Order: sequence, then C-alpha cells, then structure tokens
Amino acid sequence: MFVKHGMNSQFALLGVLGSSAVFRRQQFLIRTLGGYTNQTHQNRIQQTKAMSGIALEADAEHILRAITPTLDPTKHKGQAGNIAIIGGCREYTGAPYFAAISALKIGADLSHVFCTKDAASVIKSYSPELIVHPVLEESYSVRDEDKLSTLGKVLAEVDKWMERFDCLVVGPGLGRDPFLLGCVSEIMKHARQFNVPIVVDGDGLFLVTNSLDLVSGYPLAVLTPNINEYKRLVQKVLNCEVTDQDAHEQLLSLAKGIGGVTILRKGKSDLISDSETVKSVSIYGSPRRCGGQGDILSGSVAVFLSWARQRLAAAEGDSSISKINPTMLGCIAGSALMRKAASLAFQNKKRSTLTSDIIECLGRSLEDICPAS
Ligand SMILES: NC(=O)C1=CN([C@@H]2O[C@H](COP(=O)(O)OP(=O)(O)OC[C@H]3O[C@@H](n4cnc5c(N)ncnc54)[C@H](O)[C@@H]3O)[C@@H](O)[C@H]2O)[C@@H](O)CC1
Ligand SMILES: Nc1ncnc2c1ncn2[C@@H]1O[C@H](COP(=O)(O)OP(=O)(O)OP(=O)(O)O)[C@@H](O)[C@H]1O
Ligand SMILES: [Mg+2]
Repeated sequence: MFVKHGMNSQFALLGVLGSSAVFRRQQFLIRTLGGYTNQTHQNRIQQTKAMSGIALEADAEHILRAITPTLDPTKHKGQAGNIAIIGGCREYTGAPYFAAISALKIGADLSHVFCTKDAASVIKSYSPELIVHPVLEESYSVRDEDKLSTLGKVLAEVDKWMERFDCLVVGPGLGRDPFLLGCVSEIMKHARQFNVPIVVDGDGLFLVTNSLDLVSGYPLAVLTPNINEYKRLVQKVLNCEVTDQDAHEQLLSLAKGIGGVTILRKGKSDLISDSETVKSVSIYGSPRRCGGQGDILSGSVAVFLSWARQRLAAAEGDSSISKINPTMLGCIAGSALMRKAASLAFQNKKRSTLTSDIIECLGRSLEDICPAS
C-alpha cells in the first residue's frame, strides 16, 4: 500500500521536500487545504459560512494538481494505486466495470473486481485490463447448509489480497441478495481491520443504511449517495426528510451522525462533508444523466483518495498539513474530474453521450489540469 511504500523517515521527508516539483505541490496543499484542520481559525470561519448556507466551492483544480503523483521512472507497478471493486452480480455487470476501468484510466496501476461467478466472465470480456475474481455467491447458488463454509471461502479469497489494496469500492452493481450482502459485510469488517479505505456506493449504500455500524466511526469510509440513496440515509440517521435549503447543515449532521465518515452528496453541485467542514464542487458538468456516471465517480474517488494518502504520508511530520483529511481531497478531486470528463464528452456527443464516452475523456481531462510531463 502507499502508506507502506511511503518514505517515513525524516531524511526521506527532507528528500521529498527537496524536490522542487513536489515542494510546490506541498505548498499548494498548505495554501488550498490548510482549512481542513478543524482547529484553525480559517476553518472556524469556513464552518460558520457553512452553517449559514454559503457555498464553499473547493479549489478542485489545485487539489488535483497537488495530489496527482508525477510519473517517475523509479516507481514500480502498484505504487500508483491498487484498487478493488466489490460488485457485479447477475443483473449488473456495467457498474463494476465502469468503476474499475475508470480507476485505471485515471492512472491506477491495478484494478480488481470481486463479483459473482455469473458476472465474472462478462466483465472479463469487456476488458483484459481488469483482474476479475469470481468469488461472490448469491442465495440461489448456495444451499443453506453450505452458507457458512461459503462465507469462509469468500473471505479467504478476498483476504489473500486485502493488504495490497489501497482502497475498496463497495457496491457498484452489487445487487441486494441477503446472503451476498452478509458476505460483503464481513469483507468490510476485514478492510477496517487492515485500515483500507472504503468508498461505499450503489447497493453498498443500501447495505450500509441498514447496518450503519459497518462504517460508523471509520474515518477512512466515504459514502457517495445519489438522490435516492441520500434520502434513505437522511431518513434512517436523522429521522427527517432531505432539505435543500439547509443542505450544508444537514450534510454535516449526517456525517456526524455516522461517526465522522465523509459523505459526497451527488447532484447539480456535489456537496462533500467529513462532519467538520463542507465543500462543494460545481465546476463543469453535463446535462446528460445517463446511468453509470456515479460508478465512474466511485472509481475516481478511490484513486484520488489513495493518492492523497500517499501525498500526506510523504509529508509526515509537517504539522501544517498533517491534519488534512485525505477523504475530502479524494472526493473533491474525483468529483471535479468526473464532471470535467462529462462536460468534454457532452461537447462531442450531445444527447447520445454515454458513460463509456465519459470514461474516454478521463485521461484528457486530467491531462488538461495536470500534464503528465
Ligand atoms: N450499467 C449498469 O450495470 C449500472 C448499474 N447500476 C447499479 O444499479 C444498482 C441500483 O442503483 P440505482 O442508482 O438505480 O439505485 P437507486 O436506489 O437510485 O434506484 C434503484 C431503484 O430500484 C429499486 N430497487 C433496486 N434494487 C431493488 C431490489 N433488489 N428490490 C427492490 N427494489 C429495488 C429501488 O427501490 C429504486 O427505486 C446499483 O448497484 C448501481 O451500482 C447503476 O450504477 C447504473 C449503471
Ligand atoms: N444535475 C447535475 N448537473 C451536473 N452534474 C450532475 C448532476 N447530477 C449529477 N451530476 C454528476 O453526475 C455524477 C453522478 O451522479 P448521479 O446522481 O447520476 O449518480 P448515480 O445515480 O449514483 O449514478 P449511477 O447511474 O452510476 O448509479 C456525479 O459526479 C455528479 O456530480
Ligand atoms: Mg449509483
């Protein structure tokens, strides 16, 4: 994992900061993100603004530049990210594919999909780039007396890989089969034990809304609800209806109510909160609402969250940025890139824009903001 590969010693840190490109990125971070340290005066001002409903547009392009790693010939495979999607069942094979391929297109080195057997061969046939594990089982394929041993096998398969993952994305195209969701709950508990960040989307949010303990109090959990998923979360946790008038306060309360997880509320503007602060991403975007855009977002957030953790680990010991929350950075960067790619794709394809067209624009969108060389 990044943090393991990260250079922890003081000597290494000086080496990192000595490189002018990296130093400039650190300065970006300090300038644009210092406000995330909830003890700072600036943040208290931001908090007050958030409470009064003023939009706090994130400086998303600066964040993208600050956390995107340079392409360095000394790096080896895996250091730019090893992402795993837990999703894909009989009904849905597109969603896990979209999330996994987006992670690669942005710059992750490896992208895995853990799905049901039915879904695996279909997903493999979409792309040879993905590493597909046909390990999950739905109720219809397991006899009651075999359920315990099947759960053990599923966990053993995922655990073999867990330590190597920089982030899990739980939920794209997962379905809602009770036995399958039970297995995924256990996978999430193991991920927490290994301190692996978890982005929860799609049917993962259906699971989590009914079992909040799976993420509650885990600072490396990110929830990315759409309009329906957000409504269900608000009803369950806050016991009220969604409000757009006090959207910031409600999001803060929701993130606090789930023990400080980070929530990215998708919509016309994406609103992001880690229970301490609220940021919005409104730049770019597309009027097309084709299915699958949220899956691109979840794969993107996983990559940027991993890169943000790596960047912050490299600056370990620098008190000015040590309290910056990597989950906020990952969400802001993922949201901005997804919206820029959607906007570019729409310029070309207009009404016929599809999720695959947006995925094709991810590389150029990042290149425009943060050139590879
Ligand atoms: N091409 C694909 O494979 C795509 C798959 N998707 C996946 O589709 C799943 C649902 O996402 P949505 O954004 O549509 O979710 P929403 O919650 O926005 O809407 C789903 C609708 O279907 C109902 N529903 C879904 N599953 C049900 C079940 N088992 N029993 C009863 N009602 C059920 C819900 O109540 C709701 O009305 C997710 O796993 C998501 O990742 C989407 O990401 C879109 C693209
Ligand atoms: N009205 C809008 N204007 C601009 N962008 C939007 C709008 N609504 C959503 N988006 C963007 O589209 C992306 C996906 O959001 P959406 O609400 O479609 O997710 P979803 O329903 O989970 O998608 P999926 O079909 O993949 O499940 C988000 O990054 C969000 O920024
Ligand atoms: Mg979705």
